[in-house]
Parts: sequence; C-alpha cells; structure tokens
Amino acid sequence: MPKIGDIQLPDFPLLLAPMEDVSDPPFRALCKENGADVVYTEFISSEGLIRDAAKSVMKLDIYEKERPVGIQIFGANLDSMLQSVDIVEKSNPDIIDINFGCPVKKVVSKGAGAGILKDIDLMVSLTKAMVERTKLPITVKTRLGWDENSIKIVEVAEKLQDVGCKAIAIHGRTRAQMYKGSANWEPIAAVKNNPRMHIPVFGNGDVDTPEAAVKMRDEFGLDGAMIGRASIGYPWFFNEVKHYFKTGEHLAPPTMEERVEAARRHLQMSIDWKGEKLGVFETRRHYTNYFKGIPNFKEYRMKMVTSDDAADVFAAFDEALEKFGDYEFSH
Ligand SMILES: Cc1cc2nc3c(=O)[nH]c(=O)nc-3n(C[C@H](O)[C@H](O)[C@H](O)COP(=O)(O)O)c2cc1C
Repeated sequence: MPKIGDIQLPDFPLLLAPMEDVSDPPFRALCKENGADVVYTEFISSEGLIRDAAKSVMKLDIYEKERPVGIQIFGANLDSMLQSVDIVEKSNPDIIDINFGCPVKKVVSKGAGAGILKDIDLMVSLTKAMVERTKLPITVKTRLGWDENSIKIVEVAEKLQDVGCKAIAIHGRTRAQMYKGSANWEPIAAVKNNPRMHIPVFGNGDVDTPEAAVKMRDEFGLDGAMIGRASIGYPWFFNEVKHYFKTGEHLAPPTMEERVEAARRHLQMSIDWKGEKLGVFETRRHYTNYFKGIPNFKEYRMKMVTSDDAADVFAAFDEALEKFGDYEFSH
C-alpha cells in the first residue's frame, strides 16, 4: 500500500486535486467526508506568501478534519520557494506539494508551474533544496512535458525521486495541450514501470467515472488517482469510485435532499470561513453540478448564482427542494 513519507494510505488512494478557487477548506472537508484519502489546497504563490498578501495567507488555512492535507505552492525563485516552505510549515500541513504543472501564461512566463518543464535542472535543484529545508514530505505535481516533442517524464520523475521527492502526481497532458484532447496515461504508466521507481506515482487527468478509475488502477497499474473536475459540485464521486471498486456496482446517485443538504453545508462553511460576501460568491461555481440534470431548473439556479445575500441563496435551496424533492437523478 502506498505511503507518502510516513503517511500510510489505503490501496489505490483517491486524491482531491489542487484546484484554484475550488479546493478551499469547506470543499476539501466535504470531499474528505465523502471518501477522498488525501486533499490538496489550491496553488499558493510563494511570492504572495513572502509579501504576506492576505489572499495568499488565507489559503494556508486548514481544518483538522481534512487531514492528511497537502499545501501546494508555486514559484521559480529558489530563495522565495525556501522562504515560503518556512511559512507553510507554520500551518502544519501533512505534505508540501510543488506545482510544476500550471499551464497558464501568467505563471509559465515567470518560469513557474509548467514553465519549469523547460529547465529540468532547475526543477530538480529546487525540489532538492525544498526537501532539505523541511522534515515534511515534499511531493510534486506536474505534466508529461512541455510539448509532445519533449516528453522526458520517466527520467524527470526518477531525478525527482533521487533528490527526495516522496510522491509524484502526473497530469497526462503536456503544457502545450493545456486542457485540450484527452489525457494520455501511457507515459505515466512508463514512469511507474521504471524498475528504479519506488515512490508512489499517482495518475491525473480525466478520471471522471468509476470505470476510468478502475482502468487507471488495473490496466495502467498506477498507485492512485488524483481527481479534479469530476468532484466539482459532486464530492460524492470519491465514495462512488470506492463503492465500485468493492462491488463492481454503481452507487445510487445522491437524492435531491442530500444534494440540498450538501449545498447548504458547503455554503455555510464557506461563509464561516471567508465571510458572507466571498462565501456566497465562491460557492456559486458548484451549484451547476450539485443540481445537474434537473429539467427546468434555470430559475432556481439563477437565484443561487445571482443573489449576493446568503439568506436568498438558502431560500432558493429550500424552494428547489420543495419543487424537485422527488426528482430521480441518474449517472
Ligand atoms: C478550476 C481548476 C483549477 C485548477 N487549479 C490548479 C491548481 O491550483 N494547482 C494544480 O496543480 N492544478 C490545478 N488544476 C489542474 C487540476 O489539478 C488537474 O490537474 C486537472 O484538472 C486534470 O484533472 P481532472 O481531469 O481530474 O480535472 C486546476 C484545474 C481546474 C479545472
């Protein structure tokens, strides 16, 4: 069974992917309750942490109940990354994860995120220095390579392991692909099949059904799956995959009552965590999926996503439950 440093994980663990403006403490707690084995924060700028920018510092908050939790940081400057390790340690996470995969121009142009895939020596030396700076396990999340012609992930992963990285999560796309096409898990399997590789190799990209998770486990032989988009507004996904692993059957989808209850708790936790204004605003992105598939739901969804007042959103949940309480969801 895989281990990240001393953290023992179950067989084929399911990890909640780091997602900007999504993987915040309330959402991570919901995913944990619903079967996620490890959760990650969204990426946090090392430069922002050093400047003590409120927006970055707030992202360091973790709840006890979500452990084990990894805090993900990004940057390309060695000194800033090391200073931010010291800051992150104070939040007492279980893992510090380095983002070497973000494809957006703003990040890549500074050599951070997937930008570092153009300078593997720097990627390795940065990881080594971070490993030496802390007793916490350092893990890496990255992509296959910069573009199709420069995929050297087997070699890269081995180098990262050799400098003390404790696990690697690989998104099966290149930077050039951004989010286009489908994720290619073959090169990730090649990393896993390297006989010198002994740290866990987690697969990421397009695990959006229990069948896909089974395929990643059985056909590609990876050590676990990191799940992103399939969980947005659907924290039940983790338990659905686990149920399918155990029984080969699909768990019945959550009822309208369970969905409304989850949406209510999600919103309340967000308000408690970041105040009404931000809490109301940032929970909006989940409602489409919480209530996906209900016909003629637009009027209710519009109320949920346009009201600035929490009381109005809670009222919209109640009205939706009243109207669609008997709706039978399908997968
Ligand atoms: C809204 C959103 C925000 C994301 N933010 C981050 C991030 O902060 N750090 C990171 O490493 N990846 C980030 N990603 C990438 C995901 O972690 C993941 O690699 C990608 O979505 C592919 O996995 P999936 O097909 O399961 O969604 C983000 C993805 C999405 C959709």
